[in-house]
Parts: sequence; structure tokens; C-alpha cells
Amino acid sequence: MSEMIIAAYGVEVELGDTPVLRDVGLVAAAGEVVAVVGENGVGKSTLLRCLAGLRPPLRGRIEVLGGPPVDAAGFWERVALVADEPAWYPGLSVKEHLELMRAVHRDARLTVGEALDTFELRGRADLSPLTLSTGQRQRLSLAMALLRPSRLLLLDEPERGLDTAFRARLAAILRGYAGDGGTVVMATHDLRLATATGARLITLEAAS
Ligand SMILES: Nc1ncnc2c1ncn2[C@@H]1O[C@H](COP(=O)(O)OP(=O)(O)OP(=O)(O)O)[C@@H](O)[C@H]1O
Repeated sequence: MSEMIIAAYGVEVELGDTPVLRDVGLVAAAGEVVAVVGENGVGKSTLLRCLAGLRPPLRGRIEVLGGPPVDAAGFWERVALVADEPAWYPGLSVKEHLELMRAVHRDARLTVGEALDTFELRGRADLSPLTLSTGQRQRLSLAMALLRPSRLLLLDEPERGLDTAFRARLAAILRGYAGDGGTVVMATHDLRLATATGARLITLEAAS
């Protein structure tokens, strides 16, 4: 049986006085892709933030890679998160952002050249991320996350800004990551992407 990477039970979150998550559970094994789906506002991003240790739940138990998720260096060595657009380093090009990731992470999964090719950024390598389109910046965010080593990828709407062709490519990239034993949990509105990754679906319902 595959190693359990995430085990979350009875998760409850309130934001302000509003219940956002009520009795939510999610398990994910090594080599598995899980897609969290549901209407706008049901709490998909909130659940991802809980799994990333960025929002402690009011109630419930969450274990990620054998312990509670914590916003600390040891946790982030094994977990990569792509959510809101990151702050790009002023003066650094697309290629230099990827080189930076390689410089700070031992055992990178991709060379900078492989990342540029896989994420179709070769023609933009010497430009500032700020001059890229929304979809190209999203591809750079994903490239930086996939270049570095990790055991768990947490992706919040990874399809954001991507064209149809690149969504199909992303599905293949995520299947490959899971095929290598990694675990992907993504919040998505793109059921085609979820299906193409072979994801198990978890549908969230409104808590109130
Ligand atoms: N900082 C906050 N303070 C209060 N309420 C919040 C806050 N952030 C989010 N919410 C509320 O929590 C609920 C869940 O938000 P969340 O972003 O997790 O939903 P989602 O399922 O990811 O939505 P979407 O599909 O639109 O991205 C929403 O009703 C939202 O209004």
C-alpha cells in the first residue's frame, strides 16, 4: 500500500463569524493526484492553506508527511505551493528566477534549460517576469515549483491564465510528477484538467 502523505479529518474553519469548512476530510497517498472542486467560495483555497500550515483549523486533525503542517523551513523543503502570484525579484529575468531556485535547492528535479522548455518559456528567458502575460507568469510560477525537489505539490487553480494547449501539457507534467511518487493536491475549476491528470475528485459543499 502507498505511503499516506495527507490525512485530514473533521476540519472546521471559520473566517470572521462565518463557517467556511465544516467536517471536511481529505486523504492523499504517495503517487496520487487529488482535485478539490466546488463552487466559488466553498473553501477550496482555505483548505489548501490549512494543508500548507498557513491557517490552523478551528477543529479537526491534519497530518502532512507524518506530522501537523507548519509554516517552517523543514516543511517547505518537502512541500511546494503555487497559489497567489509570487513577488518577482526586481532586476532578475525569467531564467535567473529559475537559476535562483536551483541555487537554493539541492537535488533539483529539472535543469534550467529543461524548465524553460517544459514550460515553454525559452523565448522569454531574458525578460523580466513583469513583462510576461498572465499565463506566461503562471507557467513561470509552476516551473519554479516543479524545478525544485518536493514530495507534495499544493496547487490553487493551477489552470489560471493558461491556454487550452498548455493545460493539456500541465496535465501530463502533473501525471509525471505523480508517476515519480509525488502527491498533488489541487483546487481547480477545470474538470478536464482534473480528469486528464487522473485525479480523484473531492467536491466541497458550502458550510452554511
Ligand atoms: N480573509 C477572509 N476573511 C473572511 N472571509 C474570507 C476571507 N478569505 C476568504 N473568505 C471567505 O471564505 C470563503 C471561502 O473562500 P475560499 O477562497 O477558500 O473559496 P474558494 O472555494 O477557493 O473560492 P474560489 O473558487 O472563488 O477561488 C468565501 O466565502 C470567502 O468569502
